[in-house]
Amino acid sequence: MSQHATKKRKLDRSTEDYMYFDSYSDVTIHEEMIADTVRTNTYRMGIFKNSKSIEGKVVLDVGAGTGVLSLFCAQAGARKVYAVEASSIADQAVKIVKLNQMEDRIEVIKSTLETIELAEKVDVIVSEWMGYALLHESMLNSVIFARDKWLKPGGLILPSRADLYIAPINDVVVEGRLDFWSTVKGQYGVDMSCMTDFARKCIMNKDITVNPVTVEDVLSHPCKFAELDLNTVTLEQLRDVNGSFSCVCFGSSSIHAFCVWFTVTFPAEEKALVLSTSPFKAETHWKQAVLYLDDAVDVMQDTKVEGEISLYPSEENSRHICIRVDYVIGEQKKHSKSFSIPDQYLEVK
Ligand SMILES: C[S@@+](CC[C@H](N)C(=O)[O-])C[C@H]1O[C@@H](n2cnc3c(N)ncnc32)[C@H](O)[C@@H]1O
Repeated sequence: MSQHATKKRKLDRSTEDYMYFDSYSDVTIHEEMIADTVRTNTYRMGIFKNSKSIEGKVVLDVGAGTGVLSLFCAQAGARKVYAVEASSIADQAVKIVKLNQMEDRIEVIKSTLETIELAEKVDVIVSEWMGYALLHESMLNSVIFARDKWLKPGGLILPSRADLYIAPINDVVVEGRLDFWSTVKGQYGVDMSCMTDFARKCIMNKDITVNPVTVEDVLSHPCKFAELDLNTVTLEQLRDVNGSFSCVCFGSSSIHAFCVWFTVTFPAEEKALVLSTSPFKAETHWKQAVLYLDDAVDVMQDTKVEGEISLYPSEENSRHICIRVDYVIGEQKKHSKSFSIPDQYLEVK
C-alpha cells in the first residue's frame, strides 16, 4: 500500500456520537437553521396550527438546539416543555429561554435523549431531525426512541410523516466542466481534450453531493418512492428505506444524475402543512441530494427511467447515509451504483 493510501475504519458508537454532537456545538449550523425561513416558519406554523393539542399539555423537544421549537410550543400554550439537547449549544438554549421569560415552563436538559429520566410521560413530541436526503445523521432513531418510551398513547408527533422523492436531472454546470477541456486548445494552443474522461471520473463519482437543483434541471415529474409514518415507523425499517420509481422524461436532454429530496408533514385540522425541500419549491438549507451517474445518458421525450432506490446507514459510521440506485434508462441495460456522504474523519492514514 502506498504511503498516501487511505482506508476506512468502523467508528465505535461513542466516537460517532462525540463527532456528531460536536458538530452542533458551533454557532454556524444553528445560524444556518434559524436563518432558513422556510424551515423555521413552517415549524412555527405547524406548531401553532396544532395549538389545541398543545395548550396546557406537556411537550418533549427532541434535540432542542437553541430551543427555538420549545419556545414556539410554549408560545402555543404548552404547560411544560422538556428541551433535550446533548451538545453544548444547550447552554445557549438556557440563556434564550431566560431572555424570553419562559424558564417556568421550559426545562432545558443537557443530555442525550436516550439517557434522560423525565418525571412524566408527554402529550406531544416535537423534533427537527431531518438530515441531507432525509436520513443522514440517523436522528430519527432518537425520535422513535422518545416516542416508544415517553409519548402517551395517542400522543402527537410533529411533524408526523415524511416522504422521499427522486427525479432524473440534467446538470449544466457539470456539462460545462466536462466540455471545458475541449476548449483549452482554442485558448492556449494545447490540446487537453483527453482530460474529459478524467474529469468525468472525478466529478461523477460515488459521493452524495448536496447541491441546489433548479426547476429547469429536473427532467421528469417527481416520483415518490417511500413514506414514513412517524407514529408507527420502527428502527428496523430505518435500516433500509427503499422503494421503486418510474419516471417519464419531458424532452430531449442528457441525464447526469438523480436528485433525491424529501417533505415532512404537520397534521392540521383543515389542511396539513408541508415542509418541502423540492427543487420546485423555495430553497432550504437541505438543498437536494445529487447522485451522479458514471456517464451522461441522452434521453428524448417519453424515455422511461425506472429502478429501485435504497437508503441505509453506512457501515463505517451509522449516522452517515448511503444510497444505492439500480436503474434502467430507456433501452439501456440495468445499472447499479452506490453512493455515500464523503467524510474526511472516516479516513485513517
Ligand atoms: C437539526 S438540529 C435542530 C435544532 C433545533 N431543534 C432547531 O430546530 O433549530 C438537531 C439537534 O438535535 C440534537 N440532538 C440530536 N440527537 C440528539 C439526542 N439523541 N439527544 C439529544 N440531542 C440530540 C443535536 O445536537 C442538534 O442540536
